[in-house]
Amino acid sequence: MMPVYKAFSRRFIILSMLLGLLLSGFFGAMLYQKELAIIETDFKRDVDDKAMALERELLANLEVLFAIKSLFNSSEEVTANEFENLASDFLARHHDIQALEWAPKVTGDNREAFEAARREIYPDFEFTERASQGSMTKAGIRDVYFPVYFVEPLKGNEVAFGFDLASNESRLSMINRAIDRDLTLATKSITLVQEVFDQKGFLIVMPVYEGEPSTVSKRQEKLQGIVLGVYRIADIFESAVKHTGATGIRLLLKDNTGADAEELYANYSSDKVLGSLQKSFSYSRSLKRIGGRQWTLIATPSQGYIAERQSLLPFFVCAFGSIFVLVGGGYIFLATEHSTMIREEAVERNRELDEAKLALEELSFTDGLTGIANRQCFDIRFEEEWLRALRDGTSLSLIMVDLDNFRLFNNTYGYIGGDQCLRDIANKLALTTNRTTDLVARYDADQFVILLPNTDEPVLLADKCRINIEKLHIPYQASSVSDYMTVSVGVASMIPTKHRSQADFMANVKELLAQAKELGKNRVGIARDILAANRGDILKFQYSQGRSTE
Ligand SMILES: Nc1nc2c(ncn2[C@@H]2O[C@H](COP(=O)(O)OP(=O)(O)OP(=O)(O)O)[C@@H](O)[C@H]2O)c(=O)[nH]1
Repeated sequence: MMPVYKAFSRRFIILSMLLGLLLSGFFGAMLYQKELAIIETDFKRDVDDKAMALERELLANLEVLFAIKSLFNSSEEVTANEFENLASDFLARHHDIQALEWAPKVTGDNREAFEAARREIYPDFEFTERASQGSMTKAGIRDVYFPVYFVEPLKGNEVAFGFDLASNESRLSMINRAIDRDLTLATKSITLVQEVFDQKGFLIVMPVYEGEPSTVSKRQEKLQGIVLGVYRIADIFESAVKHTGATGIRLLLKDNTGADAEELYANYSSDKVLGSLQKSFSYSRSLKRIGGRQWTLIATPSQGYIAERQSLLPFFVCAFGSIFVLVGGGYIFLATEHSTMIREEAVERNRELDEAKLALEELSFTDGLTGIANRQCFDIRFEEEWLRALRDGTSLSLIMVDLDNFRLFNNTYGYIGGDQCLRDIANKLALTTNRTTDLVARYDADQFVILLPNTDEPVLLADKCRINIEKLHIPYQASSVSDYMTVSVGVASMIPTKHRSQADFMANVKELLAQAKELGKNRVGIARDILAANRGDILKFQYSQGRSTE
């Protein structure tokens, strides 16, 4: 199973990386939005520039009409030459004017005289109107005419020459409105009589009076005629807008005068209009009211317009941020994995070392032949238990077991047989003691020792050991004691005090063992007066004669 710290650090790194990626994306998107906002502002400024250019162009054209009007105001009779000279001068500078015209007010009585005067130069001249089929025809009879009397340039506007503006009802009403109020008025979009393509046009009319009449009736009375500017919307639009920098914008010019909005002109001209139109960026800009008409410019950028102004910064921020997070995170991840691996290896090695140490310790406390505790182990435990008994005032017992005539056994059965005998006896002694605190150790050569902390009846256990060993029935014909291998046992108990030493205690046990040997072997001492003993006395036991204490 994966350790908790490892899973945690992995999760932490992955979460940090995810957070880093999210932040990269967030900052990229934020920059992208910010750029779009800047582009939108720039776009509005570009459109404002175009709208202002259009306004300027219209006002400049209006100025031309005012100049021509001044000519008529300042002169009693303007000749065709004078008109042509002035008008052609303006036209040379204003290429987007289709025509400049003068339409005098002609009463029915004067029609013929007017026609005759123009026929002197233009023999075919007559007042005309548009027939119902669309072709031009001689103007009908009416009280007042507003024929196009002077037109500059004539070339391209021949059809308009002689055209009676009063022949069209709506145009006449617009002209009358201009006359009555002394207004400069623009028509709504019309198809010009001289139009050969499908372009829309408009007229600007400017009444010219004799003097400065201030009432409607006086204006009607003193009216001399109308100065007219004829414009094709596309020409004026292109002329105005083409010099403004930004491209890739779809422009729509609308006339919003009155209730019905009318589309005047749409400009898709730019070759830099790439991709779809970005309608969410659409922007409307109303132009100054000119000639009583309210025009609006509606602009929509193309994808190309926006793309041209977008930088790669948001992309780079997002991409480099992500790369940085992935590379950095990956590096940290690998480094962490590596250090975790090293740490795990170190932990594993320490564990192995601990195990080896434990095994070594076990080995150093184990007797190689019998597998029970060795002398070193016994010495340490004896010291510990002695001190504990001293501290607690409890008893400590020692049983020393020595094989009888083992030298002869070795000589008889060989060392291999002797070794097996030692193993069997060690095993039996270990099985005979039953408390975990008891320690059975090989003390020396054919001697075993049993350490019994806080034990009431060590004599019984000592004799049980002796009996159990004899019951192993390890054959020993040559023994002077029995047909089987036997042991002699020394056993003593004491409650340790500061005035007695472990060495004394051990010496006494050995002494008891030696006495058991002297008395004929295969025997154990029995307690002589254990109950009457004082603390610090070594309790010696009487020795059982024969094979058991019974
Ligand atoms: N097989 C074998 N014999 C050992 C080992 N260690 C010591 N001995 C032998 O054990 C014998 C011990 O003999 P002693 O205790 O001196 O005398 P004993 O013959 O037992 O006589 P008593 O002790 O008086 O009964 C010696 O012959 C040692 O060589 C061992 O690991 N294996």
